[in-house]
Amino acid sequence: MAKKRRLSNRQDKDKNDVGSARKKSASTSSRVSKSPPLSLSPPSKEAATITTVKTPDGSLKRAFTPKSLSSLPPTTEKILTKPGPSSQITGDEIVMHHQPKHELNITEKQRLFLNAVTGPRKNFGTNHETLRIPSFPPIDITPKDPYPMLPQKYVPMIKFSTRMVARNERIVPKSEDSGKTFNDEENNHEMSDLTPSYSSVAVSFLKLFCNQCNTFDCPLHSISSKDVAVEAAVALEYDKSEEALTYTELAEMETDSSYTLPSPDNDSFIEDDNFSSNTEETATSVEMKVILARMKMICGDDTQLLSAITGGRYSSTLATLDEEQKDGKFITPLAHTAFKSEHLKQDKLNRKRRISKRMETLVGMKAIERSFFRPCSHPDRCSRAANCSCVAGNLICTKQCIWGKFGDNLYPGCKCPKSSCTMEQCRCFMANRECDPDVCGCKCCKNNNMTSSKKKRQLFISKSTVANAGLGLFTKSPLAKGDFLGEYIGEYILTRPVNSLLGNGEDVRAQDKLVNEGIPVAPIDCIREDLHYGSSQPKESPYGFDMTKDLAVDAINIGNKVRYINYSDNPNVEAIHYAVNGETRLGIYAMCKIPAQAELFIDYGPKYPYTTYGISATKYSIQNGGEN
Ligand SMILES: C[S@@+](CC[C@H](N)C(=O)[O-])C[C@H]1O[C@@H](n2cnc3c(N)ncnc32)[C@H](O)[C@@H]1O
Repeated sequence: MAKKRRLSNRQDKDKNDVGSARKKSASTSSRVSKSPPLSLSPPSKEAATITTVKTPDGSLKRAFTPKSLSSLPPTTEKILTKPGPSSQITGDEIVMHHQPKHELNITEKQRLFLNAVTGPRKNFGTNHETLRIPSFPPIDITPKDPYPMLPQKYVPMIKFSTRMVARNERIVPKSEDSGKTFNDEENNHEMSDLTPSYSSVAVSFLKLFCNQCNTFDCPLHSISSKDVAVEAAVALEYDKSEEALTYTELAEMETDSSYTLPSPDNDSFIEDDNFSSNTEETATSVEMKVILARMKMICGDDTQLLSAITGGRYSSTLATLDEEQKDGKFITPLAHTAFKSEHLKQDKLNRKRRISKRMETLVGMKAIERSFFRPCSHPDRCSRAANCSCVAGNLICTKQCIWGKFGDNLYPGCKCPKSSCTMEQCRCFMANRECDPDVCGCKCCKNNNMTSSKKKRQLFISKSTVANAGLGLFTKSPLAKGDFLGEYIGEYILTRPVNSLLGNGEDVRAQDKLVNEGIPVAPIDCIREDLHYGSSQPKESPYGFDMTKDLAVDAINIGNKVRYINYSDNPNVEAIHYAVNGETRLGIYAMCKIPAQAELFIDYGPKYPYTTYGISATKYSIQNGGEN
């Protein structure tokens, strides 16, 4: 009986051991995973050792540590890692029990990030982690090209893109002697040989984005002149340009009559030493100078170490600090508030003066004297030497130019008080430029007829009061002098060879250049070159106006009500060219008080001998003509 009781006691004890181990296992597992353990019985004592681990709440718990993987129960997923020194297999998971000393082996930030990515149940950073490791086939990620070829499934799309170019018949195969052309239908099966790489497609995609209209495939500006690499280089420079002027600062500029007028045609425009961009950084913030001073104190005279820490930058600041230390000045944040050195201030002032003087020359230029504007794109600061197309074309850079507000040739905008942008003191108004809220600091501006959506004048079309003149345009309400009536819109026509648009002497169209480089470009030639460019005898339109030296607008096919304004040598409205965001646009304005229901007349210009009604495309030339 006693023997039986002893036996049952031992059985009870064994049962309790197993039961408590199961309980512990279940409680630990339920904390980290809801999936039930697959093994119904714990591994034998030979296959595993039981260790004590500390849980986050500080209590001690026991866990199995298997001696060999082969003795473990089968799992549903392939386990690729070896279990840690204290771990437990629960079905398809390994529950890792970290030793207390590894409890905080990742930062709180990392833990939050991992929890956000994997879900909070994973509980990263505590002493329990659940590793769920699916088995993936090995992936070859060795880069063969910085931009690998597109997967095969995209190839048809690229073929389509190259055929689009082929329709224009302007593409030349890279290899002349290959005898292949994109037009050859027979060679289509060999197209994949000519499939452009991902990088070239990406470049053409970016090139097609018009940064003036902020649209793809813009019909007016053709391809973007921005270069991706240049943009990246300039973005780096932005970070360094602590001394760069803000638009508001530029708007506050004062003119200095002692300064000689710079011009792109003389050397004074080319960067002088004072303004050359310095690749070395100068610390301007107090905090940075204090950090550098401390670094100097730590590194002493070890310039190599200092250079390694700062990456070779700030050497001029460090040299200045050196001088300060020699003078026995104690470097404190307070001392550094007075550190704004005179030469930095002088640099900024000189730059302001220089831009101000350039403004005087350029803002006064008539729209018709300007060239076709394309935002400039070059890695160095705007100058003739840097091949800036704006400087070369005698234009002022805009916010779309690659140097943006850090440009040295930037239009600074105005800073007029409330509602005074339609008066003489507004530099934008005087220069026939519409104010741009991104650039100007003016308040309640009214100098934005073409860009604002404010209510336009009510105009109507009716039979002209002039005999045989067809239809004419009339006003419903009385008009005051200077009232804006509408914009003259139509198709844009290039009035002289387009290579002039590049502004840097290149004799190839930018779009052709891309095509010659083998970069696919969609046909976006919507500018009506056929009307002028290339034809010995320029065609003419009675609905045309010159916009710039290179560009005309023609409303013969497309336009608005304004196209119905008839001619008179005693006009009551006029067309004024306005620079709007770098582009030239044409606005129609009242020249005097005009009563309601009156017909509107404009002077077409001296080149328009007037006879009888009968529109013919060759009868009237475009105002002022092109080069031809
Ligand atoms: C810009 S359109 C003006 C709208 C035009 N009346 C219509 O009905 O479409 C210019 C053309 O109008 C006609 N036109 C304009 N002013 C005229 C005038 N004072 N006398 C006769 N014809 C005129 C000419 O035929 C000219 O080519």
